[in-house]
Amino acid sequence: RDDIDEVAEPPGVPPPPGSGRETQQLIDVNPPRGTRDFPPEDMRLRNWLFQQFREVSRILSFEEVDFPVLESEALFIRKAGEEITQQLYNFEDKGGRRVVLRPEITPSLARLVIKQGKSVSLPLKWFTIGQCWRYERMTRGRRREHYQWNMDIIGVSRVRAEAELVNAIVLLFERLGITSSDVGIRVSSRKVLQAVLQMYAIPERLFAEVCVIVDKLGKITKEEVEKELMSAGVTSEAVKGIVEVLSLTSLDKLEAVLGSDVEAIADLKKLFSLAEHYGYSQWITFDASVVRGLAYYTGIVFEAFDREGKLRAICGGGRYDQLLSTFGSDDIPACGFGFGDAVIVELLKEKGLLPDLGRQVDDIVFPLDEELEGQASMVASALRRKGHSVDLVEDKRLKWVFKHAERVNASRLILVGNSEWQRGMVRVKVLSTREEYETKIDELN
Ligand SMILES: Nc1ccc(Br)nc1
Repeated sequence: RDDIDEVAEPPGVPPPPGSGRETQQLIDVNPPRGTRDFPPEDMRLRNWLFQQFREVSRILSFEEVDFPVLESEALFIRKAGEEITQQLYNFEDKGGRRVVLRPEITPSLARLVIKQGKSVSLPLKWFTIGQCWRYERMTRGRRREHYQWNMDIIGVSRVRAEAELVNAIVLLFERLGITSSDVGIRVSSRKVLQAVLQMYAIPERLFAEVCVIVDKLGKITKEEVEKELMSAGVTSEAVKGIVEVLSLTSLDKLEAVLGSDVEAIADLKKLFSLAEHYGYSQWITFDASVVRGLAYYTGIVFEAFDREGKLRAICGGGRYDQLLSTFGSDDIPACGFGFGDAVIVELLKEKGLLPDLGRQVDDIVFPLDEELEGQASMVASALRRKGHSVDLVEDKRLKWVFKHAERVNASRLILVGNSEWQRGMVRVKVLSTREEYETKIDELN
């Protein structure tokens, strides 16, 4: 059929004998292990998702910031045994510097806040969308990169900041068509665990490590968690106390165990009260087992989960009031969340909520005769100056052009023909209405 133009051999097919390229070894066309290409259809979905992230950030009046994917390794050296620091994509550069492909965004954000110092007035509300990396043995075949939307509020110690972050997350879900029947947000505070450790006189220096271990509940067996706690120096009595408290999902029961003067309870009560005012109470639920796996959280922590329990956490975050001071800065309160680009897409697929994102072109310009290609270029260029997306098509049969117009969902087909051109005209086909008319070239809008 002559309406199908010549196609190169599809990738992966060796060049035919006698082609003079037999010796050319086909390169591996796959991207590095654990990484993804984004061909046009996937890129349209990614751009759509990131546009939703940006729109919610704008609506919450956050400012966009950005950082290098490459960071000093020192920014991520922590001693709490987190998975994230055990899977650093780290190396030595040609200058002998220890660097990493960043595994998360928050430390870079903290670095920039400190660097900006007095030149910025608090509070700051910053967001970014950036690629994060981990070097995981491919045994589990998991990805080594993903994109994360991060929103952080710097300089607000009151729980209002966490309430604002949850507002953003709920807005995002609502924009995507996800309801509180599909997804919930588990909320707790690390001050719960802190209070329990104090009850059993467990040294404060074990706090971060204990949080990282406890976060494994649900991923490894309870026995393994208890074993790790004991080897970290937590007494068996304290382990029992931790497990008992972390199984609570009622604030009243928590109060009965910890007493009412615990800061965690006041914070959580405040958050649930604010939730009523924001109108998103149906999305959040207290669950003492939520601790999150990052060492630097110090207060309220939260994570969104699919209520069918099929997927990993959709997003998560919390308060990290000590992170900036561990980098040598004054104490500056902070909280934020990270929202990955992968689990949310799995959820949208599950719920049949993936948008139908076809191509969209305004005009296809096509010269009916070969010697009119210059004129066709003039028409295309004039339309592009007016902001039209124009696909200039040449050396194709008209039948192919009509099929192509359908494929790219073009609004109009502009045909440049000899007889019309002689009269200073072009022919326009409006593809949605089949309306057809001639128009003066300089009146083409
Ligand atoms: N932190 C992190 C980085 C990369 C991926 Br994939 N998952 C988590």
